[in-house]
Formats: sequence, structure tokens, C-alpha cells
Amino acid sequence: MKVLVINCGSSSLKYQLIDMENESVLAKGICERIGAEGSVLTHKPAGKDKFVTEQPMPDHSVAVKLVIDALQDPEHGVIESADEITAIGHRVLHAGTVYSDATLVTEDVKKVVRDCFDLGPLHNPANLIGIEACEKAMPGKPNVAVFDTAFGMNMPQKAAMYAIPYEYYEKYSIRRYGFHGTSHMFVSGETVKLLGKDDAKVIVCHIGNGASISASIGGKCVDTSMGLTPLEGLIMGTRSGDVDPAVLQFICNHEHISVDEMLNILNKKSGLLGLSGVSSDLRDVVKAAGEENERAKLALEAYVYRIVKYIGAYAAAMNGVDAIVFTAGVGENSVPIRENVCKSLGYLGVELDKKKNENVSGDTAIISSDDSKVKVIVLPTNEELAIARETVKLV
Ligand SMILES: Nc1ncnc2c1ncn2[C@@H]1O[C@H](COP(=O)(O)OP(=O)(O)O)[C@@H](O)[C@H]1O
Ligand SMILES: CC(=O)OP(=O)(O)O
Ligand SMILES: [Mg+2]
Repeated sequence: MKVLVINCGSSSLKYQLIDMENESVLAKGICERIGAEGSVLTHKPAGKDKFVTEQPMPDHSVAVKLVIDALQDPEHGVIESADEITAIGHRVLHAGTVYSDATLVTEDVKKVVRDCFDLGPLHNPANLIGIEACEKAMPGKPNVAVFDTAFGMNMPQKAAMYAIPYEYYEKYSIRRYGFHGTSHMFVSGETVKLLGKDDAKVIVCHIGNGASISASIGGKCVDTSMGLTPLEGLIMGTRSGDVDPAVLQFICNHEHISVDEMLNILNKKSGLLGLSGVSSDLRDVVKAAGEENERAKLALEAYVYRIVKYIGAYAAAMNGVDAIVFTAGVGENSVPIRENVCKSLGYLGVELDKKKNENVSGDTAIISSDDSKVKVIVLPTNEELAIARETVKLV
């Protein structure tokens, strides 16, 4: 059975075609800069050279079409026809309290995803376009929605509730949901297996462009840093993470902007980009800091500091921690971020092995010293495989 997994982000589309007989990736790739100048598709068929093409992609539906064409291309394709695809699994950000377990896409599911646009303004619209483009391009094939909220949905009430009048929870289900759930579930589950300890206390730092951190015991969520929307918590590429809500009122009043405009600023112009003034991409900020750009240095210090604070809070929440795991674009690749985070964790009994940290090569690696009380691990996330597994269960 071949499953196509589609992960639509705000300006990108990541995909994998997976043969579920042996979970081998037949092809994977990414469409970047969707909706902007210079859209590009990078397609990597297994065992063949990668194929890169710059093509206009005004929206995600065009990107889906290009992906399906690339998969069937006589030269760099891996299937003869889209008929070979049994089902499509989609990462979907938010469906409130209505759906959080993986489900077959129906008209009602699409309606709920649409109703939640304001809770996931960067993701939900793209997710829905991705689903509808697949329905159109491959009529009759089952589409499965795998929700980013599945992991956080089960956190205890004391962690999920905001201390605001209870009626807003009753009326509108205003609570903390948490996101990157597919990743936190996959990575914490793999860590429990790696440690061989069923009740392992694990902190997962999913640090990519979006970033969140979770605490779990035996793979079950205790707490996670994103809230009602993916804006709460860590400092991200363009998102502020935690701010005093009174900041919104002050800036709206003084700059004469609406709350919607302010939220757009917190989502798209803040974080590493806003603080450094350089870029939302960590690599650019690290480079600028190396060239003595003071704001870039400050942005990095604040970025690391926020992660350190959350790790401390989550170790306290679980009354201990067995492993701290780094994953996603930054977590898997940035030697200095991992090193600087671990520098402040000596009090927990964390001892990083500098050499091991520098020699991580794309696979799972333990980067703490043999004597470290807490294991520090780099474990590549695989949201696409986890989504494909959920998809298979439903078709
Ligand atoms: N080699 C690297 N070193 C440091 N950071 C990296 C490296 N590769 C990617 N990143 C960071 O990872 C981020 C993207 O992470 P990713 O998990 O792909 O994010 P998302 O899924 O949210 O788009 C980039 O913005 C970049 O800052
Ligand atoms: C939830 C979220 O922030 O996702 P991403 O990192 O893909 O933007
Ligand atoms: Mg991601």
C-alpha cells in the first residue's frame, strides 16, 4: 500500500510517498516560497538524483498538482500513475475539541477545519487547500486528517486551562491545545523505547521554524508549550511566544492598529526575525551574531534562555527528567543551540559530551556524557511516517 503524506505549512508543502509494506520512502520533497516570488520544488526520488524546479506556485493547490506530476514523471517519478496511491494523509493543525484523533476527511471535517481558521491562521487555510487539491486531483481516494492537537489534547486539565473566567471554556472551548503533536508523540515514544523504561520522564524540544516543547511520562503528555494557537511558548522564527497580553492593548492603542493586525505582527514579524532584524532563519541569525551584530546576539540569547526556562519548568512539573531530546530543523542540526541550552542545565545533572554533540550526523544520537544523570538525545522527528501509519489504520 502506497500512502502519500502532505504537510502544508504557511508557505511550504512537505511531502513523502511511503510504501507501507516496509515503510520505505519512495520519494520525498518540499515546495517552498508558495505564494511568493521564486517558488521552488525540490523532489528527491529514492535512489535517483534530486530534481529541482522553479515554477510559479501562487497557492498550495498548484503545489499539490506539481507534486503529483513529479511523482509520475517519466524521468524522476517513482510511480506510473496516481492510481497506485491508496490514500493520502494530511497534517491538519486545528479542529478545536471536535476532532483530535485521526479521521477520514468528510464534508463535516472540512467544515470544522474551516471554522478553525482563526485559531490557526498560518496553517488551517493551507491544510484545507491541500485536502481539496488532493480530492480534485485524485477523486475517490480516501484522505485522512491527522491533527496536530492529538498529543496535547490529553494533557491534564490543570495544564490545559487558562485562569480566565470558566465560562469562556464552556462557551468557546478556550483552553490550551498544544501543537506539533504528531512529532511530540513520535519522538517521546521512540525515546521511551530507546531508554527501555516504560515510565520515562521525557522533555522533547521540537525546535524548527515553529517551536514547542513538551513534558511527557511514558509517552503521555503532561504539558506542552503551545496554547490555544501555535503562538504561545518558545521564541520561534517569526512568532513571539509568551507575551504579557497587555502588550497587545498598549501597542494597538499607540500605533492605532487593530487586534488582528497586532496578532499578525506577533505571528509573522516577531520571534528571531523581530528581535534580530536579520532573519527568521536561525542560520542567518547565528552568522550575523558571529559578525558581532548585537541584536542578533541578543535574539539568540533570548531564544536559548526561553528554552532553558521551559526545561526547568517541565522538570519541576514531572518532579524529574530522564531524557531531554532535541528534534526538528534547529534541534537536529544546530550544534551551538544544543550546547548553549545544556550549559544552563548542570543543576539537573546534565553533562553534555561536546564531541558527541558536534558529531551528530542525521541519525539518533546520545550526546550526553556516559556519567550524565539525564540523557541528552538528538532524535530526528518523522511526522510523515507517523501520519502515514495513522492513515493506514483508517483505510
Ligand atoms: N543546519 C542547520 N543549522 C541550524 N539551523 C538549521 C539548519 N537546518 C535548518 N535549520 C533551521 O531549521 C528551521 C526549519 O526547521 P523545520 O523543522 O524544517 O521547520 P518547519 O517545519 O516549521 O518549517 C530553519 O528555519 C532553520 O533555522
Ligand atoms: C504548529 C506549528 O507551529 O507548525 P510549524 O512548525 O510547521 O509551523
Ligand atoms: Mg515542522
